[in-house]
Amino acid sequence: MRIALCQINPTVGDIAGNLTKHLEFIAAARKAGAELAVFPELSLLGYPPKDLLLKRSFVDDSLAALEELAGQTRGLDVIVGYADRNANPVGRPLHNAVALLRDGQVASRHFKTLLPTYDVFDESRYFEPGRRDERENLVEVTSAEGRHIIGMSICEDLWNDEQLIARRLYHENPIADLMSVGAELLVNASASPFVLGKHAFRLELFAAQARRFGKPIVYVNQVGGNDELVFDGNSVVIDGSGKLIATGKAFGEDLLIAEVGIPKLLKPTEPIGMPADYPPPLSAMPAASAYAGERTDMRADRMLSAPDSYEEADLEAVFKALVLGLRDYVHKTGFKSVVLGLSGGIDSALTAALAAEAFGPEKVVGVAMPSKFSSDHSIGDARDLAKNLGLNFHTIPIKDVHAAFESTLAGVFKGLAPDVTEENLQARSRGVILMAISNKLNHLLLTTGNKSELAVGYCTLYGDMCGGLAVISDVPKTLVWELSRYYNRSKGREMIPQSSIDKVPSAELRPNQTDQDSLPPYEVLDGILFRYVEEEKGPRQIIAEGFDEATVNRMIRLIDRSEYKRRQAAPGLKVTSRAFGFGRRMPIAQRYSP
Ligand SMILES: Nc1ncnc2c1ncn2[C@@H]1O[C@H](COP(=O)(O)OP(=O)(O)OC[C@H]2O[C@@H]([n+]3cccc(C(=O)O)c3)[C@H](O)[C@@H]2O)[C@@H](O)[C@H]1O
Ligand SMILES: Nc1ncnc2c1ncn2[C@@H]1O[C@H](COP(=O)(O)OP(=O)(O)OP(=O)(O)O)[C@@H](O)[C@H]1O
Ligand SMILES: NC(=O)CC[C@H](N)C(=O)O
Repeated sequence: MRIALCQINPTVGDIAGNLTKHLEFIAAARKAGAELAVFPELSLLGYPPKDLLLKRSFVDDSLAALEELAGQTRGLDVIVGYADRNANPVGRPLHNAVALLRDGQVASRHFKTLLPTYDVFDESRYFEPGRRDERENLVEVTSAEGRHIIGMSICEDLWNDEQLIARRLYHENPIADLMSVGAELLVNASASPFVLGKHAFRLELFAAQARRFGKPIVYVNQVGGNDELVFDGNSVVIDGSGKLIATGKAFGEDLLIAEVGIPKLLKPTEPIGMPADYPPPLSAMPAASAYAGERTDMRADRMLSAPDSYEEADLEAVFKALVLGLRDYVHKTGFKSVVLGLSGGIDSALTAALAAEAFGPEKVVGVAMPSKFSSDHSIGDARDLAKNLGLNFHTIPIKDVHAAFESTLAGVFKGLAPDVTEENLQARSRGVILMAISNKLNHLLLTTGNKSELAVGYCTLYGDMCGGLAVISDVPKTLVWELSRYYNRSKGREMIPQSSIDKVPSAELRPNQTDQDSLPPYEVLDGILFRYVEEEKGPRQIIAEGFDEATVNRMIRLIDRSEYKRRQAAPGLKVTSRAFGFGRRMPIAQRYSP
């Protein structure tokens, strides 16, 4: 059967634009001779639509778009994602749905069973799980080879394999159920966001599911950035032996046409059945203490490298994810260009490189703002970076502004020794200048803070935290260095000055200051951060792994105490299994000490 996997980049809420995109892909699928076209999860709305789903008109508009699309799809079966109303007055008001469009009609509607409500997912807030009779999620389609029974599933429905996702399983298994009533092919419409190492895990998971039931899987993922999430595409077709037979583009829209061999069931009515021990008895489930970090995006230990070792392919994937997330955030919010402060350090250098790749260097404005503490090499490195990347570059000294602040405050501060207040005034002077440039010239201001410093609060509110998007706020410092080296390697020359990579990290807020005056080496900080935030380990476990006790306790205190800063930070692009932000909701005024 010839299937078109329509890997689109929808914009959340742009129902008209998304409808047009569907029509374009359907036209191309027809031209390629497809017999079935499949779109991602909630494809007419864009994923995740969040509280737009609470607006009656939004759901009405999406249902009208579904009817309109159906009217234009004669001659090709199309599976499309949308939000449907729950006809039952009990439960949440909506279903996360896919529809089969056939002969100008909505031929059938199918609802998601497993609703992810962990990490960045919050589907139980809106949706009622669908389907009690698994036959409702079977559809018959006809290809040149005959008639086939397709099982319809939506993203999380497929993420329930007891061998691979051992921490917390759902009690229901919609895939096993579909197979037990005769599905010959599984279609999975997805919106599965990028996380470092996740695609390898997906391939393992999908292959295991395909092998278990001996049936092919067609997985169609959304692509593109929507706020903090970056969807990587990477749609795939897996045959019934678990072999990968077709794969879509990573980080770009794609129309993947695949010939899928659909093995006929010899005895279509014979149930495949569940394993005897499924679902596992509650006593066999992990103890309550294992709740921490469960199903963040999946088991962190299976998908992540230790923070000190990254494969070249992983670096390439993270780099591309950041470029796509940055480009889509800026364009989908209506900006055309960006501005950022260039300190000569590695964080602003990497952010500038990502921006140059996302928009072209002519759309990027870099501003060096030396203070009385800035070293010559910092200004030189900032200038070299701008030259290598081809950015627009300005130098705006902050000496006078900073001095004006100090003299303005001299009366109130009389008799008090200079401290971090004066240091922060430098960062804030830069923030004011950069926001003025953003206001006047309509460039979106990018913040440059990395995950390590955001974790411990090593950043100034309304200073270097000023900006609309925190591009690398989910990238630990050790990975910032790795990505910078990777970028230079990929370009075959020194784009980011080597001295920015090699220099000792410093905020240059006072003479001879270095980050390590206040923090442990970043390798140590990132090791603790990974275990505490991504793996949800407590201090005792982390210390038992060989980290210094006092350092662990101090870093954990700093991480917890800095929640107030992160709550005010710009949204950042998620690339690890646990980013600060939407997927990690911690109280601010709290006193729990782990
Ligand atoms: N719980 C809470 N809820 C809400 N607000 C709270 C708060 N606790 C403090 N605050 C407020 O926050 C203020 C403290 O925060 P803030 O003004 O940011 O200042 P603060 O965190 O004291 O200082 C900034 C730190 O970041 C370092 N830094 C700055 C700039 C760049 C870099 C770098 O290398 O990238 C590092 C700098 O060396 C210093 O250690 C308090 O004065 C108070 O107004
Ligand atoms: N002299 C400067 N000129 C322009 N921007 C600056 C300057 N100093 C700091 N900034 C801005 O503030 C951000 C925080 O910089 P800072 O040097 O304090 O810490 P950092 O986290 O080590 O960052 P970087 O590695 O980019 O230096 C920088 O990334 C940059 O955007
Ligand atoms: N949209 C979804 O159901 C996403 C959940 C799924 N486990 C994923 O990332 O990929």
